[in-house]
Amino acid sequence: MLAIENLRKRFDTAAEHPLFEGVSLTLAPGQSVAVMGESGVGKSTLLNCIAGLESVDGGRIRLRDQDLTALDEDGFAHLRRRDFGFVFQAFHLLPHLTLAQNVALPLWLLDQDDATADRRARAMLARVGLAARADDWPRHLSGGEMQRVAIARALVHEPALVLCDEPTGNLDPERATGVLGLLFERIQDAGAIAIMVTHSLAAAAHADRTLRLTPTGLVDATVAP
Ligand SMILES: Nc1ncnc2c1ncn2[C@@H]1O[C@H](COP(=O)(O)OP(=O)(O)OP(=O)(O)O)[C@@H](O)[C@H]1O
Repeated sequence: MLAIENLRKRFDTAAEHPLFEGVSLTLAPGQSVAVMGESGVGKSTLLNCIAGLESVDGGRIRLRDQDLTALDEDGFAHLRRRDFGFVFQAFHLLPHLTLAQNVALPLWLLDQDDATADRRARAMLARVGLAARADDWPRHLSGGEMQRVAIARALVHEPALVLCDEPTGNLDPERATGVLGLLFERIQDAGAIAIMVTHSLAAAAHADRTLRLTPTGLVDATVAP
């Protein structure tokens, strides 16, 4: 369970208003939400706050009954490696590593032995339809294929929470639909919680619910199918 209660973020302490406040959200394993909202309202910042990459100025975030807002930097770094998966607009594959090595990265960071990490990475690549390309290099892939590798890397360590920031922002609509379908299928198989920030109504429709971030909190904005 992820429980966000009354989260508040202010960048400039001299600013009259915080960027956002009153942000609350509860998600059970297997549930997903899309977060939409005006440009600059703080959607990416909210993801960064949940991931412990930005400090918060009030409120609480609990994941599996652990209070994330009480963790120190090292504690959060460890938890992030173990329990979080990230999918960004830019795929962030490492060019000097093969696809299997890119996907194995989170497992290496969790000190899994090389043979196990390689086996799990290849199995995950198979689940995104890229088994035959495991020893290929990122530069040989299309954008859609790169994002499928990034999805495999985000999920290979079976994270409890997957945070996605405009995951198909760099893809054409047809590729985006395929990649999002795959992303949400794999998230569902894993029983993970997913939060996806997007400007795209078509992308948002893949999540269970759509919420809109406003300066005073998240409001329901569910898109009709
Ligand atoms: N480190 C920072 N220091 C100060 N201000 C920041 C910082 N990071 C972001 N901001 C400001 O906070 C606001 C929210 O930024 P954020 O990127 O979270 O918005 P967003 O809703 O994701 O926007 P978009 O939809 O355009 O990507 C912006 O005005 C931005 O300039």
